Amino acid sequence: MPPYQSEFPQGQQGGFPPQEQRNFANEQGGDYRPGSTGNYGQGSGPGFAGGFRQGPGAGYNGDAGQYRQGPGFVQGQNSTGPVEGQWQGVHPVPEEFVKEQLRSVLSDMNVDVVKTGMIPSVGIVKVLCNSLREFPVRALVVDPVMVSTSGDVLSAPSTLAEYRDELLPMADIVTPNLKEASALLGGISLETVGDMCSAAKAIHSFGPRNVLVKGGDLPDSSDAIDVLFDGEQCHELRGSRIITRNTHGTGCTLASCIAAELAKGSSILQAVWVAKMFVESALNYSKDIVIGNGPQGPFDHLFRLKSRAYNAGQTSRFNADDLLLYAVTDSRMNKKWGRSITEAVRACIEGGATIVQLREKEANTREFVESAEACLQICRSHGVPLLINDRVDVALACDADGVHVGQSDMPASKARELLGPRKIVGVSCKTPAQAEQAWVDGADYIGCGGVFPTNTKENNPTLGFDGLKTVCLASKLPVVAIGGINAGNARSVMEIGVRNLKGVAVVSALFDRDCVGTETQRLRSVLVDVSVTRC
Ligand SMILES: Cc1ncc(COP(=O)(O)OP(=O)(O)O)c(N)n1
Ligand SMILES: Cc1nc(C(=O)O)sc1CCOP(=O)(O)O
Ligand SMILES: [Mg+2]
Repeated sequence: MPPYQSEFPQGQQGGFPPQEQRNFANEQGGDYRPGSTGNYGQGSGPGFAGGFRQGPGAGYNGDAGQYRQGPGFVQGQNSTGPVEGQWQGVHPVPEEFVKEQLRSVLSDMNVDVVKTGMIPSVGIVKVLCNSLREFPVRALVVDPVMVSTSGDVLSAPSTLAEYRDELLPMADIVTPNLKEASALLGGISLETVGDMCSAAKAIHSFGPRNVLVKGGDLPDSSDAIDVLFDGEQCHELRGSRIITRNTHGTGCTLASCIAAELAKGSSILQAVWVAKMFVESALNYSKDIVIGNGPQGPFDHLFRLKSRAYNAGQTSRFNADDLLLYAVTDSRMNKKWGRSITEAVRACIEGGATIVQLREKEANTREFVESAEACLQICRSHGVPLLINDRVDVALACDADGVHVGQSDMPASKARELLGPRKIVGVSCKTPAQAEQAWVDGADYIGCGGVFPTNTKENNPTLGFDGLKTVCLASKLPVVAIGGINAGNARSVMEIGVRNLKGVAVVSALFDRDCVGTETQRLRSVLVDVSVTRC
């Protein structure tokens, strides 16, 4: 028998603590509707159907018209509803026990990220906050499960106040849906993206670092629009609206996925994008399945294991090792040597370039799109990513693999917003602060230079090895060095001794030469040699 089991009075094993045996209908004013659907699932994990599970969350007993709350619980649930309610029973866990559970986990190993689901009692909010003060984590994701998709208010006002005053100030991100955002703000109506933005800002004033207002229920919207406010900027995140009844657990899944991405080291914006796309893909994959008899069906989280199409999509995402030999084209140089852009791209790929950027400063938009499309075919046939310099519109038009933007180009956060999480975004950075911002903005890598003086880019400051190293050490993202690099000095660059320096980006040493293929091969053999010695 676990040591803490014996600490609780008999009456509390399997029952509700006395203060929680009240009917919340009174406390919740007209919001709580006894006997109504109660068909919304919350918990620490994504979708589920049937069976019993244990975890932080809550249950609603539709038959009794009572809302049961407890710190963690075991709940009985199946797919039926709305008449029966999706929970058939709830077995709450006492506060002391939750405290012990938290201590058990948090004191054992360094937990990076905690995500909360429904926490329906004031006592448990307090227990959680105290535990997180005692054992701080890197990020706290708060999914403020308090209003079901059917509109049922699942939390008492006192819990709501505790949430707002105690838990939200500790959160790195809070993820309310429209109804939860409204409840947190005293019941205001939210009907437009502008309203969502205002709500995100108002909730931000309670103390969380980031607020994601989910617009799944936004009326008259053909897109699935969420709004992320990071304290400075409101990001509008648009995805496709998937028409399906299988939406049970989408909110929990989204928050859990954000938590997982943060634990992997992603920035908030990047984590939210990846989570949003994950949920969209899962909904799309399982939109037609029919499971259970309830008004909402479960959706399938395992689509990536099951579907070749989704697997293929995933492998085309960014791989930092692709930065090893980064070829950046230059139209003037190609013109000088009498070659087309497609010939230049083919030659550098055949010589061993691992990623290509089209840096076409002179082409008009139509020429740029057409040549990008032609180059993309070559790159795709060799499995080499193709990025577009400066022009997010061109990248979108030709479905390139991503963009590279500088400090005076479109902000990386905007580029990410427009391109979505599956595309690559690179940012030029010359300072640690710029590197930090690139990470916050959801970039995949940074380009840092000029390492050496260069004639290719006018008025480009030279950072030298020290400047490069300083930026690399400050960067949470992988780095590619640029500026005056060639086969003769690439080894010295790669050997500055920082792990996240992944390669070199080169223009003139490849393209201001007679034979692009030969020059690329020469550089490649140096880089491969350095990589072997670095291992
Ligand atoms: C890999 C890589 N790093 C840096 C740059 C420079 O970008 P930017 O500062 O925007 O200057 P332009 O290239 O647009 O002149 C780059 N292109 N690639
Ligand atoms: C495009 C560019 N960006 C730089 C930066 O420092 O951000 S240096 C540069 C030009 C690099 O060309 P080359 O390899 O011919 O020196
Ligand atoms: Mg630029």
